[in-house]
Amino acid sequence: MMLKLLILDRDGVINYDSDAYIKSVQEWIPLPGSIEAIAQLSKAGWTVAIATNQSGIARGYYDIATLDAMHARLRTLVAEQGGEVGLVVYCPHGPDEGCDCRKPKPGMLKIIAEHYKVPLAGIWFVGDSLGDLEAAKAVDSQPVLVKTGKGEKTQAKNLPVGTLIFDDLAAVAAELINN
Ligand SMILES: O=P(O)(O)OC[C@@H](O)[C@H]1O[C@@H](OP(=O)(O)O)[C@@H](O)[C@@H](O)[C@@H]1O
Ligand SMILES: [Mg+2]
Ligand SMILES: [Zn+2]
Repeated sequence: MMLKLLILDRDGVINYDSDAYIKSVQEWIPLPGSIEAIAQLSKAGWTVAIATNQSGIARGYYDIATLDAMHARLRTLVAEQGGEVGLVVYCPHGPDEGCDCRKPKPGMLKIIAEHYKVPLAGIWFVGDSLGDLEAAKAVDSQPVLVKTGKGEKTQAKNLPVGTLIFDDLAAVAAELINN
């Protein structure tokens, strides 16, 4: 049976985002219902992975240890709800470094798919930025926009054909769990 894999963007989907970047564990604050949504998905048999741009590393706003501490916090909160978080992949590079992993490039999605040995076609990738949706489209995954974070602003842009739109991660989880 094929693995039920869901890939999430982080800032603006799982936690509040900020134009000043999320620079510390203290600034990393889950959006309402997001931890519960991940836990419910996990308990329903979904593997929840994360693909996140973290140019704040290249910009010197925070270091890898701080980023890891944010993700440890996420894992602890989800575990407290009986769920677990799968592979977390981040792009630490700046926009001008020409890496293969920074969204809208699909490099992080490919890393996740390779890790779990599943094809990316049709896999839902949930994001709040146009780059998230374009990364999904580039590898024939399903672009899913949530209206949290930068999502409402993104919704006004020219979205990839077939983009699904939900209010928030809780609504995405309800759709996947109940259908
Ligand atoms: O949404 P994900 O991919 O999880 O993370 C986004 C963050 O890395 C930051 O990405 C930055 O974009 P630039 O990297 O400066 O273009 C800005 O949009 C920040 O507001 C945002 O916090
Ligand atoms: Mg985001
Ligand atoms: Zn990168």
